[in-house]
Amino acid sequence: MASITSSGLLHPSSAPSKEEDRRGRVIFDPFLLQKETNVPKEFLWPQSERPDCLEEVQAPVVDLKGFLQGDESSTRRAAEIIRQACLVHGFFQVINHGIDPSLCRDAMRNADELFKLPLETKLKIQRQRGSLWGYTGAHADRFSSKLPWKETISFGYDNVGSKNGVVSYFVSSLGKDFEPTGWVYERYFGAMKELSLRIIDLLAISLGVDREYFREYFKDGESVSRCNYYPSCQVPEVVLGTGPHNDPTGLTLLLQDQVGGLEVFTDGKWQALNPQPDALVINIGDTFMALTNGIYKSCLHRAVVNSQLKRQSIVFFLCAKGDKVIRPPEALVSQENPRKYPDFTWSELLNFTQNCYRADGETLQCFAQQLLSSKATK
Ligand SMILES: C=C1C[C@]23C[C@H]1CC[C@H]2[C@]1(C)CCC[C@@](C)(C(=O)O)[C@H]1[C@@H]3C(=O)O
Ligand SMILES: O=C(O)CCC(=O)C(=O)O
Ligand SMILES: [Fe+2]
Repeated sequence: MASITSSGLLHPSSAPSKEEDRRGRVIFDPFLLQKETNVPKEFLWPQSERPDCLEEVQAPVVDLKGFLQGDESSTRRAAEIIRQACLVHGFFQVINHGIDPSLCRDAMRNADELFKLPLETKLKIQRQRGSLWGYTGAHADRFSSKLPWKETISFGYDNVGSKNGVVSYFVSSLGKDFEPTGWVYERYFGAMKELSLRIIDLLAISLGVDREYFREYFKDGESVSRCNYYPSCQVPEVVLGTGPHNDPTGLTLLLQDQVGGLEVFTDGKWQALNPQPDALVINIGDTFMALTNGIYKSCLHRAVVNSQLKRQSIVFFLCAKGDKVIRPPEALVSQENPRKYPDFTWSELLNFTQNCYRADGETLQCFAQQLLSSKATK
């Protein structure tokens, strides 16, 4: 039976080497951690990366109603607002997006209930090495420092291959009682997939390229869905809920509660992207930045925590079909704007983030360098 260390990091009592604990058996228990006066050293971030945010980012709010109804002038207006945001930091918000508010509430409530389950129940769906699926506490099984102050539950969403994969995941791993939970996420992520493809169309329009070009990359992809749970922290100024990173994926659709904590690095400083009721936060990821030949920017962002309230977000990461070669349309490549990134596939980039490199603000550059150097040695 494992023993609880003073820091709330669970180590097996018959601990093999310290390294083996870190590799697979260290567990983050916020219930215990929050009782500690200090924060364990594993969660401390360097002074230069600690929260210091004082301003609010101008992430434009796009009303999707007219576009979703096929109104051409609304579409042009929405495309132009999105274009201006994506040329700078790649973040914008959408309202009148058509996702049922009660479905959003159900998704948030179910996440709250999942994270309040006893630790041993959550460990029944503990993320396995090399997979994105399952529960993680602070990624303590993957990393040994700068641990994020969060728990996450992630799963894939595939509307092409394995039908109702989320429902079967919940039932097979947690039992029949969790079938309703599985259906909430099946419906929620299904709605997210549909909306994300419509926004991909709008991005194509904003770039003046064929609408089908980008859709072809994403319509058959297996997307990543993640529930983030950020417990309050007794010393919030020395930790981070999610460290600075660009999403390596295509397009991110984020539902957040009204607590606040998402920050975007733009204009040379960290700026808060404060919650807007009924809005979804959208940002483009590295894969989509590469598909635009760097014209649209995937942007550094992070999540901070606070000392009073827990915070939740539910993130849908639209991913390209794993084997499709990521290559921008010819219209976006020119002598003035030559190819910025080598050909790659999402499978290769995902594998890089899961098995070689902790995603941060330099992921795509490091990945591209590794690709080019491995090709040069062949
Ligand atoms: C493909 C992915 C890897 C991460 C989840 C999705 C998109 C965002 C990535 C992540 C959130 C970036 C910050 C670091 C990370 C390890 C995390 O804090 O969760 C990243 C995710 C992951 O590798 O699990
Ligand atoms: O929870 C948030 O506000 C941000 C989370 C995030 O950036 C991520 O999970 O990629
Ligand atoms: Fe992110």
